[in-house]
Amino acid sequence: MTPNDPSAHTFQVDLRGLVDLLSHHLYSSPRVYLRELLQNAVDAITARQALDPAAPAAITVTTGEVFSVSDTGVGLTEADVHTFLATIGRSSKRTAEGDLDAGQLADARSEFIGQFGIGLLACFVVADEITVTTRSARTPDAPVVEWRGRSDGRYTITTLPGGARPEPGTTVTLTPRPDAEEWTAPRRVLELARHYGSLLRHEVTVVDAAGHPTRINRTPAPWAARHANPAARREALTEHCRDTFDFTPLDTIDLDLPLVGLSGVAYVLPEAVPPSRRAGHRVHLKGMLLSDQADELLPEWAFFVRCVVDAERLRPTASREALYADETLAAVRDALGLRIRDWLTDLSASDPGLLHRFLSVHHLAVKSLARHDDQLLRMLLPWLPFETTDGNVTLDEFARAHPVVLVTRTVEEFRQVAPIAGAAGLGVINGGYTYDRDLVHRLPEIRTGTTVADLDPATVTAHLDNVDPATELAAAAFLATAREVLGRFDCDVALRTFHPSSAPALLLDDREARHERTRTQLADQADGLWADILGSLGSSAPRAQLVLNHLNPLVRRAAAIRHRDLAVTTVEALYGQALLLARRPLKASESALLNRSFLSLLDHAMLGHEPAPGATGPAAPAGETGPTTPHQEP
Ligand SMILES: Nc1ncnc2c1ncn2[C@@H]1O[C@H](COP(=O)(O)OP(=O)(O)OP(=O)(O)O)[C@@H](O)[C@H]1O
Repeated sequence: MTPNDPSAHTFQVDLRGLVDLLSHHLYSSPRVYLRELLQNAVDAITARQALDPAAPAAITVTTGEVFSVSDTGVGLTEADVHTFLATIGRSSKRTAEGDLDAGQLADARSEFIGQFGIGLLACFVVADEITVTTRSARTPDAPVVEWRGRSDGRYTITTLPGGARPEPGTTVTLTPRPDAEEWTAPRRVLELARHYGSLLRHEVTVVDAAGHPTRINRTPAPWAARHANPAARREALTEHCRDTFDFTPLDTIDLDLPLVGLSGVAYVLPEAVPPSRRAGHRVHLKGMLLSDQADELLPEWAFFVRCVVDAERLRPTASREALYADETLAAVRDALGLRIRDWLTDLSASDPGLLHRFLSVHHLAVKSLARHDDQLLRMLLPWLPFETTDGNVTLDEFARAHPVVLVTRTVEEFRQVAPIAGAAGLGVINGGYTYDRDLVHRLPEIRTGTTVADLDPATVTAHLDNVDPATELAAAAFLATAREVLGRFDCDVALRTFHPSSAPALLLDDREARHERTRTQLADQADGLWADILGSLGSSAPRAQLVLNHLNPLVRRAAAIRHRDLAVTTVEALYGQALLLARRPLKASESALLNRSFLSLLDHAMLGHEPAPGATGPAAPAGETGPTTPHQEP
């Protein structure tokens, strides 16, 4: 196609359609109009300062009767207005325009925030008419130009006498549509200006309807400001975190990536948060807020910090509400992750007290990270808290007391055997929580001389001593009743001695065995296809075992019971208590058993305390009525 080709035509753009597209599909809210205006003002000042570093740099947002944004920036000539304001998609920030030499231009361009040439259209989301009054700093005697653009695509240009605007710069005035007035209301404007512009490097002032000015930004950024001493800096950043995120940080991590001109801080959350919670980092580009929900800035594992960063060279998406997911962003994410990880590893040497506090809140995040990071594992594993037979202690403390570290596979296993293992002097760690067993098994890598083994039933049963034949014989009747009662629950009964003597019984049972029994029961009840499928899944159903402790005084007395009802109740109560200690979910039949045994025990306890016929007062004290357990053999 040649320029003279008679069939050549130029695209026509329906501006209303385009604005509709922006407001409904590109921008999340009409509020972005203010961001675009502030951004243009900042860029204009940047361009002017590239010409004259001493040029004034102020942005004033006026609210009330008239809404306008004024800057002391580079301004536009009439030709610029035609080229840049009236041509959608054209931007002075991408093309080599103006009086700057190549070097200056390159410097200035990398400084600009805008690049797409569509930002001004955001104003049409709230207003039908935009007026731009501008005077160029490049051509000192250039006339003042007034451009009026309408959302239907028409515009006019008028030149005004120099007195209409004595100094270079630009003022953009909007008349909001009645349905969009809320967006230019003074309070809303102040709030939005603070939201977007708190880190802008040039002075931004919002003037209210009464003419009262409010400065909305502070320079330099809080993390770059000078302070009398480190404590004063810490206090100022704590205040910044409270203002920004509404929490008092455990600590502050400085972030600095000169390659992309990024600086900022990561504030460590004082409370645990679920890893799934969106991080909500605040990312500024050249001072302008891009997003306060940028969770892609840090690796997922770093969910225990909230960041505020300002970057020079990260790419925004066209909506300017998110970061463009490119290789630079991936590299930035890795580098920031590394920085946070270094903070963690340094902490063990620089501030163990803080590390302790941090780990007591965020150990889950660190455990998840340490599994894939050998160096971190090495540094932090000894510090991580675990549930053990010595209480909640760090692995290092625990391994010092127990050269052989035993670890359970489930929480339930731990609950069942911990008291017995503890009394026998064995060191057991609860490996049932997420990541714990994996991590404990890696302890020998960093602590030579420590052995880690899974706790197997044989280790526990080795500490359960047989009773002598005479004791076994004397208890035979009671044991027979117990086996009969608990057989219904697929549970065997054994009499042994073990420590602590305060524990009457131990229930040896594991989850897999229980599932296997449930499966067998279902297979028994099912017929046809289900019976075959369930039958083919397993072999025999392993039984649980209630081990009664003959060192326990209560069990000794129970073994001598002859009265059948009381023996049944006692067995049910001992089994019920062992079940509760195991803290596993109860089946309906087990809850019924607990209920039954409790009521029967009450009943037995009250026997002999019945009020005399006709008496209304409380039963007489036990001492006055003789023995309280009439069914028990002497
Ligand atoms: N306050 C201003 N002072 C001087 N020039 C301005 C001002 N506002 C807009 N312009 C000119 O108008 C052009 C178009 O502005 P617009 O906001 O539409 O796009 P942009 O800022 O270049 O890019 P983006 O779409 O990324 O914001 C700018 O490139 C600039 O040349």
